[in-house]
Amino acid sequence: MSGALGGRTDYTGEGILEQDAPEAPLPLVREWFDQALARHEEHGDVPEPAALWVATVDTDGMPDVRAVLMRFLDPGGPGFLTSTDSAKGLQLAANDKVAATLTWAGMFRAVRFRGRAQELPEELVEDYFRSRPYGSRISAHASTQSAPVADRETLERAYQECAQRWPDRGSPDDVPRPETWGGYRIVPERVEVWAGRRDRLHDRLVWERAAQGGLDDPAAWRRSRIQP
Ligand SMILES: Cc1cc2nc3c(=O)[nH]c(=O)nc-3n(C[C@H](O)[C@H](O)[C@H](O)COP(=O)(O)O)c2cc1C
Repeated sequence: MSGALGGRTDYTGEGILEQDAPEAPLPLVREWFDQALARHEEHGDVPEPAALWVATVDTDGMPDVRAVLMRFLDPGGPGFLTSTDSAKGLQLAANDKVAATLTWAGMFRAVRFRGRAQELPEELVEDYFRSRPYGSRISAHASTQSAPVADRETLERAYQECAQRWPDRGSPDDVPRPETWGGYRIVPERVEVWAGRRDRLHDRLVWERAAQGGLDDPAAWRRSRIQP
């Protein structure tokens, strides 16, 4: 095989030097996320800046990965919402080890997290569910995420039945939250930032957990550089 799929782009990002990097990862990850959002709004070349690719393993140790939307990023770690009886939910129930990445290829930047998943408390999940559009709340009832379904028609019929059962009255209380609709926080043990630079001589800084504490707590993290 010769050449590279999609051609060869020299990554000309700004990079990241130790003197500019925080002692704990959160300020930099937040700054990059905010810049990705701004870039998406201004130039449109960073689609879905909140797309968080989450990797889990099944009971055979087989990895699995999918995109979700990062719904928050705070000192406890990033979090997302999903069905707790989906494939990922069942995998996390059996093994809470998780890895995730935010990758903004258009900016030559990526952040990687490795750690454990923690199910979100019900009050928080309830608030998120109520904030969803009516149609999304109905779909959460009509679909058992990751389970087989005969065809599209069956799915749409299930949607219509649920919509009849819980009609749209324009209120967040119209549709109750299915018990299996929940979410997870990723509590990181390790965070890496990657900045693509010229000649593939990229920057990679890693924070490894040294003690209990939030992603913004310098005492909780030991920072180092790894080779590109
Ligand atoms: C950009 C993007 C965002 C997504 N956001 C979510 C999400 O927030 N929650 C979710 O459950 N699935 C989301 N999905 C669908 C998942 O990728 C996946 O199909 C679904 O969660 C089922 O995964 P599983 O079978 O591994 O559990 C998203 C997909 C894409 C492409």
